[in-house]
Amino acid sequence: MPSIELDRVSKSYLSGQYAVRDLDMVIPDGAFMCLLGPSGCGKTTTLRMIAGLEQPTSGDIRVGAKVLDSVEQGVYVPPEKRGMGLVFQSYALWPHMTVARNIEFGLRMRRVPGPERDTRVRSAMGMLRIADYAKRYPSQLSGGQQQRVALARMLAVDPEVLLLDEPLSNLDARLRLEMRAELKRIHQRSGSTVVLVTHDQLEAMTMATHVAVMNEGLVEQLGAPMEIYDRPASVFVAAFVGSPPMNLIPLGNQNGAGLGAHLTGYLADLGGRPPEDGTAGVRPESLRLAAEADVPEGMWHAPAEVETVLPTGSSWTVQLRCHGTELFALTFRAFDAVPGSSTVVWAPPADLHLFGADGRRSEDWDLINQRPGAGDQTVRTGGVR
Ligand SMILES: Nc1ncnc2c1ncn2[C@@H]1O[C@H](COP(=O)(O)OP(=O)(O)OP(=O)(O)O)[C@@H](O)[C@H]1O
Repeated sequence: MPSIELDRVSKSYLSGQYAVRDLDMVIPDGAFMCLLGPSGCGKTTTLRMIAGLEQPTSGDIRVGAKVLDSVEQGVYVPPEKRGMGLVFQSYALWPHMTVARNIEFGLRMRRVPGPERDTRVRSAMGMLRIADYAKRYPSQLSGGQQQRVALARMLAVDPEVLLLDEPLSNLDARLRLEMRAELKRIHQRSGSTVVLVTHDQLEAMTMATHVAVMNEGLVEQLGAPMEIYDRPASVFVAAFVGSPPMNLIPLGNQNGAGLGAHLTGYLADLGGRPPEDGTAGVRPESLRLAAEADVPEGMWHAPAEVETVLPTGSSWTVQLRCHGTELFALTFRAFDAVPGSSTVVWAPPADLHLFGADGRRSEDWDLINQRPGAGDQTVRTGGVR
């Protein structure tokens, strides 16, 4: 199937409220696109418009040259003629049909012959690990099991485009992890296009080939997961993607002569013009802790006090106070400093992100960071330091 294109798509309601505003998006054939964002940002509305369950109030939706929706041209193709499979949070299984019959239903509707139906139902149940429940009715299943039946029902039909709205939300942590891997495998094997709605950034980072981060009906950034992680386009994206979240520090004198002023001085020494009323960001895993004498030359560094250490078994999150500001550092080596002890926190300049007063990423600072020499200072150690 050619790529799905959304061209200045908006959806507003009578109240005047916009669920989605001027959305431009290309979902290439075979992509795994995650629509990621907080509750109410317009993800589900976008998915429902692609499915044909909602009509845009302006803009066009196309698949290649074929127009699915166009307010101007008066075109609207109904959901059943779009060749897309849908799974929503509310799975809408037929209550009077067994699991196997529910999965088979779509195949019957498409007049798939009996023997092939059986093979496809068995294969889908195997993939989603629900073969043991084949003869049960939906009311005899847990929410997570019902969710897997809904996924199996859709996969059995083998649509060219899968539209998934929080399809893993009812699963426990282990099953969710397994299903993420399974969905990723299914996508890689089938080559179909997947559009998945989630508010879980880990879900987006682990499965997607493309992520669209949405905020209040607008797309803040669209890119590959690592691009979004490494170069967040705005303070919103920086704060939303990553766990623990990026440390964000108001620059200049916004907080008196605190950490912001300290960072501004350092950036100015490097030849950067820190954006006025801007924000600096540094990921917890980019913050290193050391004795002052051990900090390599040229690094940003400042004295800090350890407040709390939160070990998880494989990593240590360290809460620090630095020039009056709270920072979080993440380390993968045992860290057992006692609360109240002094340390020095440091980071290579290439690991600092700068955003202007408008919240957008500062391209000027990125250019300075890309100058020969600036990048050499980065010591990327895969998280271990
Ligand atoms: N029928 C409607 N009438 C008025 N406003 C609506 C309607 N449907 C959705 N909205 C509003 O549009 C905005 C976007 O809703 P949408 O369901 O797309 O968000 P979402 O990002 O999917 O949220 P969630 O993750 O909570 O499902 C919300 O502010 C919502 O209140």
